[in-house]
Amino acid sequence: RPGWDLKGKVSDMEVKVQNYQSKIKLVNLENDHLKDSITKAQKHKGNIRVFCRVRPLLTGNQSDVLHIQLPAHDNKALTLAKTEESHTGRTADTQKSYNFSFDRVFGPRATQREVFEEISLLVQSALDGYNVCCFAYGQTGSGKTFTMEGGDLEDLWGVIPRAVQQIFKSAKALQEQGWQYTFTASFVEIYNETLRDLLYTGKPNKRPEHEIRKVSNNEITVTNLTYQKVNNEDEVHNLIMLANQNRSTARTGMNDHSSRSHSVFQLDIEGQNSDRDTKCKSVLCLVDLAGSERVQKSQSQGERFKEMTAINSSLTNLGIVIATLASKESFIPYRNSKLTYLLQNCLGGNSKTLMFVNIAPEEESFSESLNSLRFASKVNDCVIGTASANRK
Ligand SMILES: Nc1ncnc2c1ncn2[C@@H]1O[C@H](COP(=O)(O)OP(=O)(O)OP(=O)(O)O)[C@@H](O)[C@H]1O
Repeated sequence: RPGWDLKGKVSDMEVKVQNYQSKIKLVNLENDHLKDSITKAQKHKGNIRVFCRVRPLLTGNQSDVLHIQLPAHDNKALTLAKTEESHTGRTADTQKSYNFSFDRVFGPRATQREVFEEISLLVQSALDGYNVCCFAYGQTGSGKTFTMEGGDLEDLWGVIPRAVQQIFKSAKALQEQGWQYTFTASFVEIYNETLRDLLYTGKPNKRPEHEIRKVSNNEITVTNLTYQKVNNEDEVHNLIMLANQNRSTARTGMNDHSSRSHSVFQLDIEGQNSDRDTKCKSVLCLVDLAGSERVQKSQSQGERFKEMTAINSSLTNLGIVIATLASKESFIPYRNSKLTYLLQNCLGGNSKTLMFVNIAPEEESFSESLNSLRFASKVNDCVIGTASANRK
């Protein structure tokens, strides 16, 4: 029966067409996904990226934070708003708003895992030979240490333990492709423009002095510093615990436990792939900066005043170095502060840099938050070359 046969053939063909159509859909979807990943990866190249994180209120209701507005459908924007009373009483109060936008804004409910997910690609690129630097900037108590180090429970781990975990996991996976890595950790504190070895285990009165030295174009070293070879995550965690015991903290009028120093955790990574005759070398630098608040506010005197001045000056220098890099000037004033001198390989055009600007949600922190966001905006405007991997 030719009619039946024809009908059968047509419906077979229709099924085939449908199958092809759904395959095309799938391929298109995969293509889009791929394009997305490529764009994301490209965005990772070169430029300094800035993420803002708003700490939750430590007591009370989060909805009380009226002066910080985070638009529901835009995770890159943040507005600080303030009602200014009329001085004369003759005009109405005015509402002042300050709008900011960053590569990403995390609200008070963002978890440590969500935050790390956004930077894991960056951390990963350290294994590919890119120098990577991530630092946290903000006033005392705004959540820098929480962001970088976090709590003891795994859910509360901050950037440093998560980055270390990821690095060792990925290095293990890359072994299958012939890669062998060696890791060397160091942890240094800059306090009043003086370096202290946070991995020092000798007698307290025998602490050596340290100098920063530029060994080659791409290598900075600190004299007498402990450079500890590490083979796994646990060994690094033990070093971090030792560093925490060693870290100096001081009392100020604002926060009893505030850290008055910058702490720089550094993991030197060297990779070798004998199958492909390739080598790579990089540095992963994770920095918890000292509080950025201005001197007058913390009722500081004497030693405290000296500390605050040193902190302010090194943070200002950090801003100047980033701006000078962005304006492509030939002379970059790295040596103006110990912090920028130490970090110079991670801040230059050959590396990937991420800055967290941490914000406290209390209304009395309004002007410090505004200051921090303005500093971060300037950094965000800087476009510093394209990163390139240190591979041979
Ligand atoms: N996202 C967060 N979720 C819950 N608690 C947080 C968060 N961020 C910060 N905290 C808590 O807020 C307090 C202050 O945070 P943290 O110590 O990290 O501030 P800091 O900016 O490092 O201050 P300092 O300059 O003194 O080192 C801590 O008790 C911390 O556990």
